[in-house]
Amino acid sequence: MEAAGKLINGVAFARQLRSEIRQEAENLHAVHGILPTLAVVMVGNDPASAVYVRNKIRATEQAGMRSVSHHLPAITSEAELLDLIATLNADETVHGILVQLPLPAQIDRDAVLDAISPAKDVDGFHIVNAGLLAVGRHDGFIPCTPMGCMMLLHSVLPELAGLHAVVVGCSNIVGRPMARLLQQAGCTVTVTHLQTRDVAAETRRADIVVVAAGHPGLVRGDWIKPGAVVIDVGINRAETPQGARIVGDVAFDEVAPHAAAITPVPGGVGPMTIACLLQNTLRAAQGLAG
Ligand SMILES: Nc1nc(=O)c2c([nH]1)NC[C@@H]1CN(c3ccc(C(=O)N[C@@H](CCC(=O)O)C(=O)O)cc3)C=[N+]21
Repeated sequence: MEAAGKLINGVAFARQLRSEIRQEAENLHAVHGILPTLAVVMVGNDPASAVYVRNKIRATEQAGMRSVSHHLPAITSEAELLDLIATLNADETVHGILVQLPLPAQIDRDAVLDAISPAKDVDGFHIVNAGLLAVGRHDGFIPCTPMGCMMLLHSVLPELAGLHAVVVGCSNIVGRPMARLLQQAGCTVTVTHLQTRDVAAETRRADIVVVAAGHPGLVRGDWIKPGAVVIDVGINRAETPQGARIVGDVAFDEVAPHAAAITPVPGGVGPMTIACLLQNTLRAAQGLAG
């Protein structure tokens, strides 16, 4: 079956969004003298994190914004990291702060995320921003990956109200905020998790399936109702005879023939995550512009 027409092109969508953000960023700089600035903090030497951090810094600069990066050694204590965050919170030239996850074991992730000023929390992970989203308020920061998924969904389904959405995975970073956004768009939402008895029975009923489980190839062809829209958030490294590749949580070749539309990995949700980070950084800087 022809897959090209149903492929949701996250690269093209993100490119367009980034060019709009760049115009707004340049305008903010020209009119208000504010150069939107993102501080990226990385602790330790996880090679995958290093690649993501480099990509975020490059995207920030391409969008006409400034980035400052802080790379701390793997042995950094929680107190030292909290000190850096306090400095960045107080720095008026810094509008957004991102602490790359995962953090080393000696550091309590939630303590660090909750130390970031909510007004600079461009990841949307602070408990205040999570709470604002949970109660349906629109004045907080929304996590970048779920925000990007919603944009891709709207591009193929202009009206989401009344549809049944199933979110596979309930992390604080993707699954939970994704479910809130879908519900607020009028979907009836089911969230599956490790204790769900029959995940496939849930996804088979769905008009929209969003998969953020961190399990390569989890979703098979017979898990999907014909005509459903499938969003694959998974980013997994797989060793193949051709070398290392990035694969999603969806068995793409099996699922694509049934789906009305589907995101590829790579080239789907990932590029949107970065574009939405830039959007949140711009918003943080605009907040200061009054
Ligand atoms: N505080 C924090 N915020 C994050 O947003 C965050 C984080 N920590 N830790 C790690 C994850 C991972 N993440 C990705 C973003 C973009 C791509 C991306 O653009 N992927 C491309 C290329 C993938 C490749 O080829 O390497 C794609 O899917 O097409 C992937 C992964 C953000 N994360």
